[in-house]
Amino acid sequence: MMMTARDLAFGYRGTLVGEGVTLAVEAARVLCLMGPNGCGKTTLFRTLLGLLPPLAGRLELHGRPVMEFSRSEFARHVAYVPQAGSSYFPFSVTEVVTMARASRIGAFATPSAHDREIAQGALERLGLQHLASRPFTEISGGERQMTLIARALAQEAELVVMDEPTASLDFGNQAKVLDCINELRGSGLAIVLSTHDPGHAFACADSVALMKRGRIICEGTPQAAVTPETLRNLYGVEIAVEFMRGAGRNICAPALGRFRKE
Ligand SMILES: Nc1ncnc2c1ncn2[C@@H]1O[C@H](COP(=O)(O)OP(=O)(O)OP(=O)(O)O)[C@@H](O)[C@H]1O
Repeated sequence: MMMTARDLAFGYRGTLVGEGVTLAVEAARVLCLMGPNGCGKTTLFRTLLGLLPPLAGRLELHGRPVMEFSRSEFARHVAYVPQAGSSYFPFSVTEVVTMARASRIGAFATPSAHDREIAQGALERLGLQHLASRPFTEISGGERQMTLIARALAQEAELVVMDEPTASLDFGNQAKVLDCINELRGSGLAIVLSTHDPGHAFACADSVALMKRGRIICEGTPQAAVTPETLRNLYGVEIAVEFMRGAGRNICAPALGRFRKE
């Protein structure tokens, strides 16, 4: 087991956001976390990343408490893809991706030819070569998101935590990211991601955890955990979960107006 959380409580100084969370993250597996706005997904991720100390319970990476790792040591194991907000520093896309090598080259050393090669390879893997010299501040939100995923790849971590990696992406880039997640799993990486589209669980997840008010209320395979009943309980609305032949998987959509059951 790569990362384990046992009876974890998490939150901010003086504010409990969630508790009782038990999770296991394994190599070559994708764990998908879903839940309504404000239920605590980002706060849990910040805790898994060692950015917030656990308020109770155990959180371990390879059997060692996460809080015992130095930041650079942790970064050699775990990469984070945050939600792509705005950026104020006009680094080029290549520079942003190359920064991922920092944990391996030390704070004041310059990237080697090998580091540059790895960064270049990550850009190529996501089809971003054409953006390489563009300032990060002057590319679209979707392009920034893809760049942050490339940066996580360049970090060569074994676990990648992605906070809503498909938010703000068009269908083309959503498909690219979901394909990329499946490919990364195929190459042995562990992935933990959050999403607001329950259908994405069927596209890439091995297991799904549903979070409500800071607690995991249901966990299992996408087939077992993502059903109209569990989604109604989670989001408080009727949601259709149906197999779409053209897509080759289940798709979820909220029922509106005359399709809504009383
Ligand atoms: N820095 C902070 N200090 C105190 N409370 C915070 C802080 N940041 C977030 N919260 C609170 O923690 C709770 C969980 O927020 P969090 O961002 O983890 O939810 P989320 O599930 O990621 O939401 P979303 O789907 O909208 O991104 C919310 O009630 C939020 O107001």
